Amino acid sequence: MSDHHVAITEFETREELAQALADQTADALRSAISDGGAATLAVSGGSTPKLYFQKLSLAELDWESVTVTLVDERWVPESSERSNARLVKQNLLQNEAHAASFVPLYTGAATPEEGIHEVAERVADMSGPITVAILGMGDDGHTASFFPGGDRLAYAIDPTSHLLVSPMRAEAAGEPRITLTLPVLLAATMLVLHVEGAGKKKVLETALAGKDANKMPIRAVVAHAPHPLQIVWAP
Ligand SMILES: O=C(O)[C@H](O)[C@@H](O)[C@H](O)[C@H](O)COP(=O)(O)O
Repeated sequence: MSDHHVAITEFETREELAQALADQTADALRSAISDGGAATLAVSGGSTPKLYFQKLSLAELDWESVTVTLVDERWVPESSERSNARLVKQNLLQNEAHAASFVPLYTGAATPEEGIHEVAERVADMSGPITVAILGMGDDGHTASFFPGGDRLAYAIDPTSHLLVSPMRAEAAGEPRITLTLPVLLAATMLVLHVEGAGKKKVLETALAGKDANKMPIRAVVAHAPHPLQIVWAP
């Protein structure tokens, strides 16, 4: 897989990938804290990042200066098995990382459209650009909650948008979603796409071979990333 917009690192095992990505994340958080006194980490949900979360939770750094938030969220309370906040609290905000602050994207409003202003304020209040943003990718080429056919996909992946967050409804999304927008993700100091398995590698190859971001929204991240998008993969 080669494309001048991406830099792909393939690891032998998922264990090795998780440890390397956790180490790289911890280093980036430490530098942001030493440079500006604070750091922000935005992570994706789903099944892929669990081992990475567990490894990162053990990193020794000034977690009290770190704000953790989500790249996107299903519009459900933390009591739901589908909640990304629940996944992060159970796997990342443990051990050393327990001391970090967490900014949820779910507000308790009936819909993300009703909660959007509160969420936008929460994101706006986080200090400066995101230090580290970790993306996943679905088998349909979605990332964050940029789903093909999403009702607000055009707004969410518009690189010139001033919106920080967007609601999103799409057939493949399950619940209504809330997602950081593309410009917010592209502004991250460290932006990494974390994918695993042979199937996702094929999806990635298809994504990199085409241009239509409406069909495979991960393409919008690749196309507009200010420098080659870092991708980490393990079998
Ligand atoms: O809320 C979510 O579901 C994620 O943010 C989403 O974008 C995820 O990264 C992909 O769907 C991959 O999910 P898996 O890791 O489970 O394959």
